[in-house]
Amino acid sequence: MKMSDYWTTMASLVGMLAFCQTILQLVFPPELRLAFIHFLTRLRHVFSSHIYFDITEIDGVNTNELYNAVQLYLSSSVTVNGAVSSSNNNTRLSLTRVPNSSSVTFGLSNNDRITDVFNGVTVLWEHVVVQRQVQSFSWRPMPEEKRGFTLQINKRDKALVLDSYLDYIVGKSEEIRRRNEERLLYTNSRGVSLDARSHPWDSVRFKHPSTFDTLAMDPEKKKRIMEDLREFANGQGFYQKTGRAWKRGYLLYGPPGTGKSSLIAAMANYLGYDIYDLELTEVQNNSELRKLLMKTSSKSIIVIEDIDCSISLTKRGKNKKKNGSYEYDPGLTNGSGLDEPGSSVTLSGLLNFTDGLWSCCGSEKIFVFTTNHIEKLDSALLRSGRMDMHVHMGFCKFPALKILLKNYLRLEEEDMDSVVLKEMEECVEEAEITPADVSEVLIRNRSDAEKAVRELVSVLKERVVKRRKSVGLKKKKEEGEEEEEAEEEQEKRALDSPNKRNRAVFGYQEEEEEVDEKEK
Ligand SMILES: Nc1ncnc2c1ncn2[C@@H]1O[C@H](COP(=O)(O)OP(=O)(O)OP(=O)(O)O)[C@@H](O)[C@H]1O
Ligand SMILES: [Mg+2]
Repeated sequence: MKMSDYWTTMASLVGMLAFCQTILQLVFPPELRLAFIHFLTRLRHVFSSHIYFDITEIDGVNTNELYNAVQLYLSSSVTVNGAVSSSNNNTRLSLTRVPNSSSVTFGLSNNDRITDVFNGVTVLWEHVVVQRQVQSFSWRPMPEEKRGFTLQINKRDKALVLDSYLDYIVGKSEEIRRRNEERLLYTNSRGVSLDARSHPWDSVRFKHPSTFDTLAMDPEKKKRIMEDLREFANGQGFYQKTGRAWKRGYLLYGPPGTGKSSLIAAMANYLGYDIYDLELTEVQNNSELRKLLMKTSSKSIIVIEDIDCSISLTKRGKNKKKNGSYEYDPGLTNGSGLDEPGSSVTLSGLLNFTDGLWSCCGSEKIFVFTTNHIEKLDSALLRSGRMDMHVHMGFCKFPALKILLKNYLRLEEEDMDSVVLKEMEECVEEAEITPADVSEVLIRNRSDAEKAVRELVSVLKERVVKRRKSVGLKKKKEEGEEEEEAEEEQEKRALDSPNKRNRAVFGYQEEEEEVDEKEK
């Protein structure tokens, strides 16, 4: 068949269809027409190998949560440049931004289609939008357009896919929603008594830029923490099965400026959790602590910074028993009991709060304590079940240094002079420099990478020299003390020999006798 004949046949077919459609519109009333179309669609479905599920935006008078979940979920499979991750080549996307969020989500335009693959099964989504019939008066006017998604699945895949696929979509959409929304930072330190406040927590938008990518720390350790957090967030079933409260405690310890607070921000951004910054010194007593906790939401991180100075947890109160032995009374702190100045939150109050007792107030909570002095903390606080993961944030090591050079100066390892890199690698550990101090040097010279690197190398070398000197001095002092001790030891030993001891004793007596003689 020639091309021209082909096009003529097509044109006449389309003409025929349009003619039928006009007749239909002229002859049949809209209701009949709609019924007829429905009948044809049903007929088509009976013979088709697919099954269709309609998910309308408004279900009766309520918003259909599943519609929103599907919309969010499908938006995550649509990338920024408009091409979807699956085979279709959507050219039109809808853009939306939810209130209180700085991110834009992409969605399917009207009557557009997208395929998705779940557990190896390909499904087809269509975004169906039709004009709503003219509506009678209603207190809750319905939107002009009737929107919905139609899910097309192969009949043989229905059992395999339907329930698990929809559950997966709802879970995923929850995660996307949380990630898109702003984090909130709640604080209790407003200096007003809890009763006088309507809500015990104050909240502000939390936009800390720290992420696990920007965090300079040992990559292995970073990976372990991220896996641990992921496992926790996905662990609802595990915690239910094991009958444990769905909570997890992290203790971050190390010198100032090593990234403890930055790690907390990175955890919140990674999980999409809000942060409750609990200032214990503002909490009057245990019952107030309990009230504060009852008002925290799930999917949150409850932070107590510098726990060693928040409340005196160094020594627990001791009660002397009749028989002279001691027993610990966690209700007391520091031996002085409840009359501690300021907060009278006690160790037991804190232990309960991190334990099952109070953590049943809402689940999926992470507790993070930070300290510069782990040695000061009471072992009761450190056991697993309370502080499940102890993370040491230490001085900068070479892998962390490279992350900082990349973050601040956009310098990759291969961009740098190997000699300079070698110098840095050799002295960074001995220099005992914190990432905060390294960041300071790099920020100061961020417009001139060469100068920044030069200055960093000289700072590292200076610190090494200073450290060697102080180590040397310390050694000398120790040696000095050792010599003194040795001399004392020698004297003592000499004294311990019988004749020397007697002479010494008698010597005294002789002296005493002389004095006595004189006095006579
Ligand atoms: N490991 C790190 N990775 C990236 N930046 C860091 C790191 N440690 C510190 N910094 C930088 O130093 C600054 C202070 O860090 P941060 O507040 O996290 O330290 P910290 O350990 O909480 O200190 P402190 O014990 O005094 O509270 C941060 O703003 C951050 O830019
Ligand atoms: Mg800090």
